[in-house]
Amino acid sequence: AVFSPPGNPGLRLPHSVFAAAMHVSFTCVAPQSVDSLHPRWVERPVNRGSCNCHPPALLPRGHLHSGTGDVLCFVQQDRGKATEAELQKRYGSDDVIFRQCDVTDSKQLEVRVVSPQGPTHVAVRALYHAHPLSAPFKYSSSLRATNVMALQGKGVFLTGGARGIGRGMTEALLSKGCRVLFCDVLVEAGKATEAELQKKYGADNAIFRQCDVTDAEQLKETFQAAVTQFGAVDICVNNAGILHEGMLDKVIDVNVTGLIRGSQLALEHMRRDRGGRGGVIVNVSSIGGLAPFYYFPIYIATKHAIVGYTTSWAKNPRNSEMGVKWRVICPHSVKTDILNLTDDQVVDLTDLRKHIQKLKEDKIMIEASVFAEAFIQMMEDHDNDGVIFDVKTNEGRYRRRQIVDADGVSNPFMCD
Ligand SMILES: NC(=O)C1=CN([C@@H]2O[C@H](COP(=O)(O)OP(=O)(O)OC[C@H]3O[C@@H](n4cnc5c(N)ncnc54)[C@H](O)[C@@H]3O)[C@@H](O)[C@H]2O)C=CC1
Ligand SMILES: CCCCC/C=C\C=C\C(=O)C/C=C\C/C=C\CCCC(=O)O
Repeated sequence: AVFSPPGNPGLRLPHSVFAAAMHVSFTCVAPQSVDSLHPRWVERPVNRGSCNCHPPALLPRGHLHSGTGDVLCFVQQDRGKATEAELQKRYGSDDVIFRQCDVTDSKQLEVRVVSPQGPTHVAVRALYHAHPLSAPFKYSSSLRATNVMALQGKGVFLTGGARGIGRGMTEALLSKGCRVLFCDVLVEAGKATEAELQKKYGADNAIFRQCDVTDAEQLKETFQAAVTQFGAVDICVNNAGILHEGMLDKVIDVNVTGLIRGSQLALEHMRRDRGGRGGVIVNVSSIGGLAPFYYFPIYIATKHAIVGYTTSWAKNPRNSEMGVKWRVICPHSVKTDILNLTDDQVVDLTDLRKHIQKLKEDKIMIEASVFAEAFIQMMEDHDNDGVIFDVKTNEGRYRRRQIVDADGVSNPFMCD
């Protein structure tokens, strides 16, 4: 069965209740005027053989997955080839393929837009008109059964979002259509971030609240503010963290107690068996939650605690009944203000500075925005229980590495 959207009689979209049973997903997207006028979208129209057909040029780089067999088609040979070369460098030559093809010619479309793996791998029916404004609907479908979490419209509560990794994740979530309430102790930075993000994503979607995660009452009120604002919190990101070896209690209060309280609030709110609508709880640990580093033992202890706490919840056999997924993220080194360390904050600052310098020179240290791309990939891929995400940023490539635990641990680690 097909239907044509109003105002676009030439476009025939599938309209079938059997789509899910056939493992076929259909998407129709109506880009907003600002997005569709984006110069890069005009330059690089790409129809993909996956279920997501947002303008890819507007998506974070990490959005295109490796191994998903995307076929791009475009009428202009030179542009298509350039795009293919760029994407193949990033995702591998088997994963992204360009074919010159005029989508107004149905024969060309059938024959050319088929990957070397055959039509069971990729099937594309794509519509593209030369000017984006003349094509308010774009549509593609895929035979691949994927389990993608749609982030559009999700309500998010995130701590420590005024700057750094938290800000990066906030912006990435907003760019996917989430509505985010982020909190922080830094009021000026929080307000400045809020103003910038509201301009881009709308005043109702990016909201800052001053909140110290070590204050249980404040945290509860702020979480509740997100529930009130968005109707529900679907994603809770406990990201706030500090590194200071001279402040034992504070580091534990922020990194462990604050994070656990945030997780508890989210779990109680999300649990389907108690009237909630489910969700995902993401806790930010560190590579220092998986291995020892002598520069900051207290900090490392707190990050191990986060991994222990989150993976223990992830083991709960009742998670599916509760409808709650648990994720723990373990970044390696990301360029943020946490690096601005003083002598009393670490065990051996001189040595650590050399180490940081080396990580920068070797390009192992990554930007928060790059980290956020991998985070989005993890959030969208709902099939990743028990998977380690290996973020090879030097190659600009994100890939699944190995199954952590055969009995279904729900904790992909994201490591650089
Ligand atoms: N940058 C890196 O290389 C790595 C960072 N991490 C973790 O990532 C998370 C984010 O850190 P970055 O963005 O790098 O540092 P950052 O210092 O730029 O950001 C941390 C944010 O948390 C906020 N915060 C601190 N205490 C708070 C409290 N009591 N209540 C509310 N907000 C509070 C800070 O004001 C700041 O905005 C932290 O948990 C950190 O441990 C983990 C591994 C590596
Ligand atoms: C060298 C460390 C750079 C970053 C220091 C500041 C904050 C780090 C916060 C983290 O959570 C990271 C924790 C541990 C990583 C420490 C060292 C990594 C070096 C590993 C290596 O080079 O093999």
